[in-house]
Amino acid sequence: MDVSVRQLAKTFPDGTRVLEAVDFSIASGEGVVLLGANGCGKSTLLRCMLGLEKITAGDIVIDDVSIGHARRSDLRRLRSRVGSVFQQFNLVGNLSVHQNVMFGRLGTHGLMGALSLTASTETRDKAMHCLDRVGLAHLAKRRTDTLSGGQQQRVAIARMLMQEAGIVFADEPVASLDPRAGREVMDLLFDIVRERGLTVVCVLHQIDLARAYANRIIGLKSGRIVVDGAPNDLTDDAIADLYEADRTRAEKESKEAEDARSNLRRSAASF
Ligand SMILES: Nc1ncnc2c1ncn2[C@@H]1O[C@H](COP(=O)(O)OP(=O)(O)OP(=O)(O)O)[C@@H](O)[C@H]1O
Repeated sequence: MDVSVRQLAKTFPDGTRVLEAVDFSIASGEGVVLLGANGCGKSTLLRCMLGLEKITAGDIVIDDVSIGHARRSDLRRLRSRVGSVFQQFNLVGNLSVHQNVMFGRLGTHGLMGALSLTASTETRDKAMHCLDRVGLAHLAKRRTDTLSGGQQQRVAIARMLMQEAGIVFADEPVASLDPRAGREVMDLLFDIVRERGLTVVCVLHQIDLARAYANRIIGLKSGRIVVDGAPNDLTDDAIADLYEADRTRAEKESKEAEDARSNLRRSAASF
């Protein structure tokens, strides 16, 4: 599945401008890592792609479906093929591992088709195969919240497999894992992505992981793309610059804070 982000802008209702003139295309099967300092807009960009945030201007087109203008039915169909892997796993802790994987069918088979009691034998078997692929078939009956963080992220990957996603959006998938478990999850995720030819957009904070797994790194700074290229073509300085403080923004924030303090002092004095 391919993605085209066209002159995307996002301003929140409180006036916070997060993304401006963001423009790039991702070819089917590409593995893109989004890098950038805290607050630069990575998650907002991902949430716009997932249709979870309203776009202020521009558009995002995934497999010919415009996120900004599509009919609900087209958006629903698209969503059923978009997998997501989040830092906090987004699993139902008090259900079994197998049940959580079955939820990968929600988008295409509805609730009844995704519940263990009503699902077909074929669906139940398929969920077991997905669990086997991530090495967790032996834990199928376990309550999900009794698993380690690394194991829970494997369950989320099995759910994405069950969903037969064509594209995966991953938001800091290894942020809450130790370095070894993080590497194992990244290996598994990218092995699956490559063997199935999936497109992936993954937000990371670890530059070494970005260099190791991405075909392409896109760097955001203050809501704009400032770096875009293959890991080997990007210098360490170019990447380090992503994390340099944005002086214009820092100065603006410091002025806003000073104005707020002055207003507070004036109000206090008038009492
Ligand atoms: N609902 C909202 N309303 C107003 N501002 C928001 C909202 N959600 C996010 N923001 C702001 O948008 C900016 C970008 O946030 P975002 O979460 O996209 O950054 P990020 O690059 O993913 O950061 P991090 O690496 O810390 O996760 C931040 O300044 C944040 O405070």
